[in-house]
Amino acid sequence: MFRRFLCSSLSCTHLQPPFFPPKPLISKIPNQTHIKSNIIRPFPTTPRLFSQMGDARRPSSIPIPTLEKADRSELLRALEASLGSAFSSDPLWPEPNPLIIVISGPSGVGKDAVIKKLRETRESLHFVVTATSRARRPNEVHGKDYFFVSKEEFLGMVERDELLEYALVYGDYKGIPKQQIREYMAKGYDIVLRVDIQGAETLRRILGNSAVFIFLMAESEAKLVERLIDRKTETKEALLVRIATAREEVKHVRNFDYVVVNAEGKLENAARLVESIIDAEKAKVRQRSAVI
Ligand SMILES: Nc1ncnc2c1ncn2[C@@H]1O[C@H](COP(=O)(O)OP(=O)(O)OP(=O)(O)O)[C@@H](O)[C@H]1O
Repeated sequence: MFRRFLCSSLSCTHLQPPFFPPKPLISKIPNQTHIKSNIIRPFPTTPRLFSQMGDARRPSSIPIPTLEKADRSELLRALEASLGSAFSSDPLWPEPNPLIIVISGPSGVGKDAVIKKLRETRESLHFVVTATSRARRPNEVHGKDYFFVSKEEFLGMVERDELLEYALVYGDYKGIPKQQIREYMAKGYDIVLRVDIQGAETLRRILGNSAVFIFLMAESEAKLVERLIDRKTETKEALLVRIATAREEVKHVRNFDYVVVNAEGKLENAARLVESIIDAEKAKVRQRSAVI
């Protein structure tokens, strides 16, 4: 990257910096005088660089000392003079954009479980608390797991356009408050949205490729059903609906960017893979850029 940086700021078509000479030149460099002449020659053809420097820093006036004898700052000054500009301490690459990560998958696959693990390991994530009109389960906390609101309150939020997306899921409303996302993105947090497949499809239409979509999957249908049974939160009718829906939902995986298998007893691996996806997204040259 350093090499590319120098090239772009110094117009490589004219300049051969001493530390990156083309191969055939290496054998022809007998001493520093020769190196200097190689560097200096092109500068009169690059007036933009000269205009940034006083006359005192013209390349011809500062010879580059030998590496063995010179102290570091002296060497730096001479190199800067020879190259025609000061070495900048500014970051070579900007901070990555805050990311919106959509985590979805069939009911019972482990979305909440994976998110709980991520919460423990990753401070830079904000997990958006969804508003829902569903009744609170015994172990759930208002404002942490969901904002539990009445149907009337929920519809009021819809009317005021306060939700990024909402849906009727198994007879209950669920929706994502916009303000929370804006607030935390402004503070530099990455945003995690936990939605069902229907919600993910809507978000894909709204956000397109500006967000990253992760599909969480069990290793088999049998394991998924076992997990739902063991959770003991559903009636047998609700269980049937969830399983039938899950069969359909798996077909939607191709609308996602990544698939993560949350295998039995391997919750940590699944959470780690989600983290790796986030890391890779952060290192992308072409960053996603979401505006809510
Ligand atoms: N890798 C795993 N191995 C074993 N059990 C798991 C694993 N992941 C999750 N579970 C368990 O499976 C059950 C379902 O998980 P969870 O509630 O997180 O699913 P969910 O996708 O959030 O479901 P829903 O969409 O219905 O809310 C929970 O009891 C959870 O503890």
